Amino acid sequence: MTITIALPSKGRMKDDASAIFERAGMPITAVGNDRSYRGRVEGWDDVEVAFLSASEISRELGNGTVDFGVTGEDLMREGFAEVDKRVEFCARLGFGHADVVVAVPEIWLDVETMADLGDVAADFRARHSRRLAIATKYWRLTQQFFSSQHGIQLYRIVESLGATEGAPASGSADIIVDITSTGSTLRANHLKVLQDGVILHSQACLVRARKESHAGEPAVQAIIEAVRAAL
Ligand SMILES: Nc1ncnc2c1ncn2[C@@H]1O[C@H](COP(=O)(O)OP(=O)(O)OP(=O)(O)O)[C@@H](O)[C@H]1O
Ligand SMILES: O=P(O)(O)OC[C@H]1O[C@H](OP(=O)(O)OP(=O)(O)O)[C@H](O)[C@@H]1O
Repeated sequence: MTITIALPSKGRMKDDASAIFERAGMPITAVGNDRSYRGRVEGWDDVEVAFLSASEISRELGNGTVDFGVTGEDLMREGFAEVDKRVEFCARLGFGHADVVVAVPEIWLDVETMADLGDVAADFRARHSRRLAIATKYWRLTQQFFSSQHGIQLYRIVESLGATEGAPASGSADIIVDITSTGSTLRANHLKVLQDGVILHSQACLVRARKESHAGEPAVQAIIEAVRAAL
């Protein structure tokens, strides 16, 4: 059986992902030239590498069109409901750290927790004749966190495709849900994270698509063990 591993072709995770495989004794080489989107692993003839973007990798893992992939936990959990039934998170790789957080304007002095925000959301319509608007590209994580975990139902999601942190200042939303790593983008936009507003601590993971064909396949276990040993 040929096993396909999807690795980041660009972006912030690319170099760290290939370094982990190198340390795992699975050096990756591009097939053809450097810009090729296919690779192989020296000494592992049954393994093929597909170079894709981190968001494509999460989609292919969830659909089972690749066997393994390196991508952010946030992208997997946002992309698929009941993601743990579709995939196994085999290892946290120690890079690509980012928190998915709820952030509100710093000048909302009396809003420090999700309970405070729930009170604001409940009063919002009476005060402003509309629902509290949340800018985010993390629809699923936002709905789970607000509605299921915190029982907050009165809000509206405004889809953001970039520069989410600018939405409150520009007036297109009241608050945001986005990722933060150093916190500098939030600070620059005068936003603060709520005390209990961290939805997910994300990092890059080795993820396996759950497939029947993996049962009893020694190479599948060997890949997981090699990567874990490299951490
Ligand atoms: N400071 C950061 N900003 C954005 N993403 C980060 C940051 N730190 C870590 N990450 C993680 O990197 C991943 C996204 O990586 P990247 O932006 O390279 O992928 P992508 O979404 O596929 O790219 P593109 O949007 O260009 O198609 C997510 O899992 C995210 O959590
Ligand atoms: O907490 P910080 O260190 O400031 O990082 C957080 C910011 O970094 C990302 O933007 P970036 O423009 O890097 O990437 P993107 O194109 O994936 O949004 C992310 O969308 C945040 O805006």
